[in-house]
Amino acid sequence: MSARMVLCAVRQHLLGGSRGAWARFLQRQSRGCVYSSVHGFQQEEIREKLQAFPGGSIELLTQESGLAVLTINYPSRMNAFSGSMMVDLEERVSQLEGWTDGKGLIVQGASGTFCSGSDLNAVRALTNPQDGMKMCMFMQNTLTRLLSTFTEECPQCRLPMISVALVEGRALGGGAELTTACDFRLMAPGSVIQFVHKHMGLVPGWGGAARLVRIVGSQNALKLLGGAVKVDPELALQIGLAEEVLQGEGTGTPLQRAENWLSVYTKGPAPVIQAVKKVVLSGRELPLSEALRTEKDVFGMVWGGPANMQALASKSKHR
Ligand SMILES: CC[C@H](C(=O)O)C(=O)SCCNC(=O)CCNC(=O)[C@H](O)C(C)(C)COP(=O)(O)OP(=O)(O)OC[C@H]1O[C@@H](n2cnc3c(N)ncnc32)[C@H](O)[C@@H]1OP(=O)(O)O
Repeated sequence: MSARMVLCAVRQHLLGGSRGAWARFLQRQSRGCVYSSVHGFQQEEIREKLQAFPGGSIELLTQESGLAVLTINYPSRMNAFSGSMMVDLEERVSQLEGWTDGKGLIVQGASGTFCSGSDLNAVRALTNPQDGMKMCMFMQNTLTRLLSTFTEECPQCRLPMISVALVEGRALGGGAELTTACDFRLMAPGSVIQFVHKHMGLVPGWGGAARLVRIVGSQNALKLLGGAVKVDPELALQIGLAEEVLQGEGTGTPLQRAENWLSVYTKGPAPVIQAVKKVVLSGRELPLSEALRTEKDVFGMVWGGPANMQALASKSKHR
C-alpha cells in the first residue's frame, strides 16, 4: 500500500467509515481526481468559461430504494452538453458522492434520446487548443468521479454505486463517451452509440477512448473510433459494449425496465452493495497486489457488520 493509500485509510478510519463524512472530507481536499493545479488545471477558471454557454440542465432524482436517476436534459438540442450542463454534471456528481444510501445509478437522456455530445455552439466558440484541453480535463475529472475510478491521486472509491447508461435514440460524440463512464449499457431497440469524433476531426477527450478499450478491447475500439461506426444494439451485444437490449413493449417504460434490470444487482443493504462495487472496481483498476489489499480493507468494513450479523443469526441456507 502506498503512503498515500495508508493516509487515506487512516483518514477513513478516523471518520468512522461513514461514506458521507468521508466524501465531504475528500471534496474539501480535492474535487478533481485526474487533474489538479499540479497539472495546470484551475477548476474555477474553466467553470466560469463553461458557464458562459448556458442552456439545458442535468437533473438528479435520488430515491428511497437507493437508485438514483440522472437525466441529461436539453431536448431542443438532442440533449447536447452546453457549458452550464458540464458544470451541472460536476455538481450532481458531488451530490451523489455525499449520498450515503446510494446503491445504483441510471444515466439517461430526456425525451427518448441519450445525448448528442458537446453543444456545437459552445465547441465553435472554444476552438483554441488551450480551451479545448481545459474542457477536456474538466469532463475527464467529472466522468472519472462518476465511474468512481481509482486514480493515483484518489485511491478511494468515492461513488461506489452500480451504474447503467440507458441508451435510447442516439449517443453521439461526447454522449457515446458518457455511456462508457457507466458500469453497464442497456440499449433500447433502434438506438445507436456512435463515436463520431473522426468525422469532427477529433478523437475522444472525455476519457471515452481509454474506457472503451477496457470495455471492448483495443481491436474493437480501433474499429469503432477509426470507422466512426454506428453501433446498433445487435453489434453492441456482440462486442460487449451493451449488456442487454431492453425489449418488451407493454412492460413499462424503458426507465422502469432499466430500474428492474438494475434492482437485481442492488438488492440488499447499501454498505454491502457499495462494498461489492469497490472490490470489483479495485480488481479492474489497480495492480493485483493493491487490489488484494483493497479487497481485504473492504472485507474488514463488512465483516461483523449489521448485514453480516443478521445473516449469521438467521442461519440462512443458500438453496
Ligand atoms: C466530437 C467530440 C465532441 C466532444 O467529445 O466534446 C462532441 O461531442 S462534438 C458533438 C458531436 N455531435 C454531433 O456532431 C451531433 C450533430 N447533430 C446531429 O448529427 C443530428 O442533429 C442528430 C443525429 C443528433 C439528430 O438529427 P435529427 O435529424 O433527428 O434532428 P436535428 O438535426 O434536427 O436536431 C434537432 C436540433 O438539435 C440540434 N442539435 C443536435 N445535436 C446538437 C449538438 N451536438 N450541438 C448543438 N445542437 C445540436 C440541431 O442543430 C437541431 O437544432 P435546430 O435549431 O432545429 O437546427
